[in-house]
Amino acid sequence: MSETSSTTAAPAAGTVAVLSRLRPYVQAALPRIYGAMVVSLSASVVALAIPQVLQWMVDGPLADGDANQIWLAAGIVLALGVVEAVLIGARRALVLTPGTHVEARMRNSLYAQLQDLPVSFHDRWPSGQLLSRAVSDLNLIRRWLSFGLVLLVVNVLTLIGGVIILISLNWVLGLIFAAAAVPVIAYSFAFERKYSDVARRSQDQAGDLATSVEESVHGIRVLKAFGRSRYALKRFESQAEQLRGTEIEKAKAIAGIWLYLTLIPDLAFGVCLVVGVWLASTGASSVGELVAFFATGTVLLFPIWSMGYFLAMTLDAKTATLRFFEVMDSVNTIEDPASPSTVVDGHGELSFDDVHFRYQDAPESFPDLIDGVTLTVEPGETMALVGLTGSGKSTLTALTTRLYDVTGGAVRVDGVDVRDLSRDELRTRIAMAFEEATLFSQTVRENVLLGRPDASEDDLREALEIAQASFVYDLPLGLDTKVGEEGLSLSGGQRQRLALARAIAARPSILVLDDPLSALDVDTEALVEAALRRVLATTTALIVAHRPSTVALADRVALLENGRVTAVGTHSELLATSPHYRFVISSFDADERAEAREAEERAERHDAEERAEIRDAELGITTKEVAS
Ligand SMILES: Nc1ncnc2c1ncn2[C@@H]1O[C@H](COP(=O)(O)OP(=O)(O)OP(=O)(O)O)[C@@H](O)[C@H]1O
Repeated sequence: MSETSSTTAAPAAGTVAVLSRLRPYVQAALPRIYGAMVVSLSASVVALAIPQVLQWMVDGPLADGDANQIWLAAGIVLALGVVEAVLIGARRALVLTPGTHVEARMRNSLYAQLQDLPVSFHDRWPSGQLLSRAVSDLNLIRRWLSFGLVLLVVNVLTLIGGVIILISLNWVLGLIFAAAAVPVIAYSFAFERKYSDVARRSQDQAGDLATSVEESVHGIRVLKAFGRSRYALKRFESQAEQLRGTEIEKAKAIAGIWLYLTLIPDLAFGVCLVVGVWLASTGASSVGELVAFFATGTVLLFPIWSMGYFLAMTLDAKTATLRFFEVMDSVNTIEDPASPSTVVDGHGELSFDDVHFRYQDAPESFPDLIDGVTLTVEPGETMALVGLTGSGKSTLTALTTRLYDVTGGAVRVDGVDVRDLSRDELRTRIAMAFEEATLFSQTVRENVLLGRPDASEDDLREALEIAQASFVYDLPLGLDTKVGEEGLSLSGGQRQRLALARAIAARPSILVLDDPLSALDVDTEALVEAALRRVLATTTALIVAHRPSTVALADRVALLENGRVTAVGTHSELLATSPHYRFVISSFDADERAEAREAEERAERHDAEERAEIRDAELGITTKEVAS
């Protein structure tokens, strides 16, 4: 189940309560935002003053035929128009930057939180959902802060001020106009409920769409190799269609409130016009008063019409804020202890003491995946961890660096529970290399020195040498060549060797290697193993092994079976005493044979393709010759 479907059901909180959670991020920008409100409100006051001048002009100079005064009134109206334009410009200048600062601050906090949250959080959250929160949701909040919030507040105040002026100009007409607000406000409440729901759906669906794009780009080779691009496109199209439908629902909701916001004031205006003309005909109102009334009403039309837009923007910002805080409120279950212990005089002993572990989403009826593992890897010893696929080997290694926390028992480094060490200390003592080697869009040097940026050039060279990664010196810019997603593409084996070099360069006292040689050919693996033996002579190592050659590296082997270590000994001891070990090792052989068969088939396919290409080329030449 994706995390979104569970988060959609978040309890409905008031819009103001939700948006006020932005306060810590907005605090520094508040002076400019308040300044923009004041300036914008001044522009509204100036706009509302123009009808007053018009009233004076119609009832005074125009009625008296005083040309000088008419010119004076026209000059004042022009000057007020210029002042209003300058104030609007000032408002724009004031709101230009604060939103961007808030957005940057929130994005940095979100990134820091994502780095801090445990792997179990990332297991549950699709990447597109996180991406859409970090990009489009924060973008919505910035636009609302710079534009929506200021104009919403100013428009409401302008409307209140405008209605007071209308009532003071003519209370009968003013009250007719004000009465129109009642159905509009009632409709706004219904709109808020409806729009909040559809805005949430749209933002979640946009996140799901981002996940699909991310997955299909990431897995483009698999999709192409299996000829599933068309299927992926169909799935994407149906998701995009769903989002389009939701966006149309949103647009319809906005159109609905817009209809109310234009129709009702226009109707009120029409009624005011009829009543106003009648009042003027009876002498109860002057022509100037009517001109001022309708000019003021016209000034109020934009704030009324735009209210639907700003209301929708505010609700979008509310949803974006809710989605942002869903990540920020996620509790980090793997934190540093209040007063961390430290390993004094450690030699690199790694021990598992009745360790239990189960994944959060494991069915209750299932036993613990790690169901009481007790094992000690002595300082300087190399222990291979062997077991059937899915027996929990990777999971057990992940407990050493607290990628997950044990659910029972303890993992200890030199006698200290890993949960009592600061995460920084723990991760300098233990370095890991995984089967799936991840490289970042950085230079080779930065990738290898990820765990120890201050390592010397000699250490870097040595780590590359041990991991048989000297190929990096032949890259276009050597160690300064950018690799990873945005850089040079490397083969699976090359990536694994760099990831291994990264673990070695960190110079930990304990190395945990989760099948890091699986993508290497037999010859390179033998070279890496020979070099690794030198490092492993002084370093404690726990190595997940899937090949007999990796097992051969180890001093002892631990057999993981049904969540427990059921046998520990040398390879030959276990071969002699454990039927399950013999079974696991024979499955290795079967795997290797399958791999070799696959490699052979690949080579045959390649040859056949080459032959076909040559034949096609020859055929092409012959056809051309015939044609000519
Ligand atoms: N993040 C996760 N969330 C839930 N279950 C998981 C997670 N990772 C692994 N599992 C489950 O835990 C079990 C053990 O997985 P693990 O990767 O530790 O096995 P393994 O022995 O390393 O397998 P292999 O030899 O195939 O690499 C599997 O059944 C797997 O489905």
